Amino acid sequence: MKNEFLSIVNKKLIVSCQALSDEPLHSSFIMSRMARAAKMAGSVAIRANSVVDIQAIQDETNLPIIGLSKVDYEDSPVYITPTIKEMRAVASTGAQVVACDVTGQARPNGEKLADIVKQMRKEFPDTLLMADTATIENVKEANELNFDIIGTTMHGYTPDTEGLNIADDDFSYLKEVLEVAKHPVIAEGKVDTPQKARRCIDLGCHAVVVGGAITRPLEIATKFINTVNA
Ligand SMILES: CC(=O)N[C@H](C=O)[C@@H](O)[C@H](O)[C@H](O)COP(=O)(O)O
Repeated sequence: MKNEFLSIVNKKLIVSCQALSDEPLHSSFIMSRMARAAKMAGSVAIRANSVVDIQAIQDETNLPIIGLSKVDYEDSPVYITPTIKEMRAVASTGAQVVACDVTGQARPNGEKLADIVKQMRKEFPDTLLMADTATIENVKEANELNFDIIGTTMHGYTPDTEGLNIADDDFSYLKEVLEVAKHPVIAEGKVDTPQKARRCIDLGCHAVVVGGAITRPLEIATKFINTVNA
C-alpha cells in the first residue's frame, strides 16, 4: 500500500534541507538541525540529499522525507538520483518519496528512466516516485511513466530552461504544468518568499518546497548584501 505522504503534505510547505560539499553548511548534523527548526516552524516533511543526511534527519525529526542523491557522472549532465544505484540507496533509507531527474537528458551508463521506474516499482512498491522536471515535455514523460508526484524542480536549471523561473509572468509556466500534469504537482525551485509559496498552493499545487530561501544562509546573506550595497 502506498504510504501516507501525499495526505500528510496536502496544501502544506515542505522545507528542503540540503548543503553540498562546497557549501558552508555541508554536514549531516547541521542539516538535521535545519530540519529540527523546520519541524518546529510547522514543516510537515523534509526534502533531503544523500543517504547520510536523510538518516540524520529521520533520526532527528521522524518527519516524512523526499529523498534524493546528487551524484555527478562524467558521461551525463543528470545528477539528481541519476541511476538505479542511487534510487535503491535512497529508497532503502525508508524515505517515503524518492525524487529523480526527469529532464529527458541522457542518464549515466546509458540507463533508461523507464527501466529504472519499472525496477523501482518491483523492488519498492510502497515508495512514491517524484519527477524533478524542467519542461512541459518532461511533465508529459512523467505522466507516461506514471510518477506519483510531478515537481518543477529543474525548471531554470537545464540548457533548455536556463534563466527561467516558475514565478515569471505570475507563474504562467506553473499554471501550464498544472494543466498538463496527471498527478499531484509539488512546486519547487526558486520559491523564495512566503507569498510565492502561498500563490503556488492557491494555484492548485499539492504542496510547495522551499530550500535556499530558508536553509542556505550564504544565499540569503548575499541577497541582503547585494541590496544594501547597491
Ligand atoms: C537545481 C537543484 O539541484 N535543485 C535541488 C533539488 O533538490 C536543490 O538544490 C534545491 O535547493 C531544491 O530544489 C529547492 O529549491 P530552492 O532552493 O530554489 O528553494
